[in-house]
Amino acid sequence: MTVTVLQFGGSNCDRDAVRALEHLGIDAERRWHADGLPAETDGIVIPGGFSYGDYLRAGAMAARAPVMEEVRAAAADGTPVLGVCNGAQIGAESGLVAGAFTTNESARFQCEPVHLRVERADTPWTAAYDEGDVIEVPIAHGEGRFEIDAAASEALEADDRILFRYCDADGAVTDAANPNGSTGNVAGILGERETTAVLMPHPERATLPDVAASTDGEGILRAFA
Ligand SMILES: NC(=O)CC[C@H](N)C(=O)O
Repeated sequence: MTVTVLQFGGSNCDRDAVRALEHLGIDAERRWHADGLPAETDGIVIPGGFSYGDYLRAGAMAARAPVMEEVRAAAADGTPVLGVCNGAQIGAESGLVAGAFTTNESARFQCEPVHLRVERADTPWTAAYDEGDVIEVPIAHGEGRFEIDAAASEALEADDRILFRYCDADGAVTDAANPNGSTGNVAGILGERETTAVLMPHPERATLPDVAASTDGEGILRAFA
């Protein structure tokens, strides 16, 4: 099992993702986007960062890299694909998932631990948790506010594609617990297949016990085990 961690100009969480995966006993290697996907890969991480300086919109330029065509095809074939933070933005911009991520309500970059409520526990990304569990994982973004039009939002809810919502420490999904003004407090969603997911919080920053305040994120990365 080898996971490919894509690297674009301005990615900066690719090494962290590799280290967190390796800590869990999962082989992972960084791959420059222009080299395309390896002939065989057991999973793909689109990591966080500031690809192309967040110009135009965060993720908009990386989403147009030719490798994303390969990622879409792999996702359609059921290869596990996880977009984290800038990777979530690239995922939305490239059509891997519905909706968009835009400027935080605060108009500021926010770097802080948040609580997430696990909305579904029957996906590869959440099999380590129970539905309703509250986990602590950090966010670090300026453009993390999830936006979606009403019809697509209804479809997302009806199809049960919401993985995580921002909540308080007791699991209450409230405006006060919404760090960036995301529609429906949405922090993470599934794509067309349950093997595709994106989320704004950083599970790779909540995995290594030596450097992380919480290791609650490791369950998400265990999807690749
Ligand atoms: N940590 C990240 O991936 C940052 C995401 C993005 N560049 C933003 O600020 O919204």
